[in-house]
Amino acid sequence: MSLQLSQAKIAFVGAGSMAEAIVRGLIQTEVAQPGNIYMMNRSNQDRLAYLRSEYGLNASSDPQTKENYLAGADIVVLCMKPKDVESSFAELRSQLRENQLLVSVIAGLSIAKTEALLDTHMGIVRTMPNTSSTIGLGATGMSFSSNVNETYRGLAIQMFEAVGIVSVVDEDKLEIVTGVSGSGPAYVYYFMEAMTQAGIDGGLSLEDAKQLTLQTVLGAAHMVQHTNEEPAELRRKVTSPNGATAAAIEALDRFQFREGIIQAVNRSAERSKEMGEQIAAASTAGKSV
Ligand SMILES: NC(=O)C1=CN([C@@H]2O[C@H](COP(=O)(O)OP(=O)(O)OC[C@H]3O[C@@H](n4cnc5c(N)ncnc54)[C@H](OP(=O)(O)O)[C@@H]3O)[C@@H](O)[C@H]2O)C=CC1
Ligand SMILES: O=C(O)[C@@H]1CCC=N1
Repeated sequence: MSLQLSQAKIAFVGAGSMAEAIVRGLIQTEVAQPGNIYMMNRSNQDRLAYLRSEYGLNASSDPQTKENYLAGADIVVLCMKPKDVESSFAELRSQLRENQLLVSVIAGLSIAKTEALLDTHMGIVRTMPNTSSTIGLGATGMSFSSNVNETYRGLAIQMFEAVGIVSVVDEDKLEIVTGVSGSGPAYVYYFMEAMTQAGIDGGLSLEDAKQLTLQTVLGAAHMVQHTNEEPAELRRKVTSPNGATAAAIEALDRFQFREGIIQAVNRSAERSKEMGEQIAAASTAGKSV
């Protein structure tokens, strides 16, 4: 019988925000058992203690324990920052097996560079998730190396579908996925910060400004999801001719809101590519990113 996700041992190299977002989602949806999850970091003991007590999973930064975690894993998930790739890959290189599945969430690092840096031919799934995976509302872009078999392909999709939606895309589209949905939550939070601030500046209490902003964003997202209408059409329905919203949209246009968002998405995509290229260059030259 082929491996089931509920039975798979999943080792996370890196125990920061993104690793926790995925793990929390997997545990809350009961797609994975805490006892089958192994989290590793470099040194932060408080973080490991928190993860153990919050989720009941295995967590360590001890070199021998980490080696044991990796040896027993079916799936290894790379969750370190680009700047730490070089040092962590140096340790990992001799500890991975060709029959394990490698999943990477590292922005910008291509499958070919991951293979070259780790000197491996194991199946690699390159992903770009986002932090909303924490509550099962993540949006993940995913690409596979040609040697990922059907079982592992299914497991990787199942793993990220447990924490949200998955779009399988050609690998050269993962940078723009980073711009749209990887970094995307930050644009929405920034928008919410500004809207709340304007409410407070206009005399609302902090609590009212926060609640009204949150419900507005939630309601608008649900409207797009449930009405099947395009955002442009929904916007038109809010915008009475010569009314308050029309005046607000004119102000946004004066500040090039639309162009600003498009620039932001494209800069995130470009920066992601740059980071991937810097990892490869730094690893070749032996210096950190
Ligand atoms: N945050 C996000 O929204 C998203 C992030 N990503 C990608 O996820 C990756 C991780 O980002 P994020 O979770 O935000 O980063 P964090 O800084 O929150 O976490 C990084 C983790 O890596 C650990 N680490 C560093 N070096 C090693 C090592 N040699 N061996 C084992 N663990 C190590 C750190 O341990 P210690 O604390 O002990 O140093 C820490 O636990 C990045 O590559 C990023 O591109 C992708 C999509 C979205
Ligand atoms: O900021 C970053 O580089 C990562 C990738 C997408 C979200 N966070």
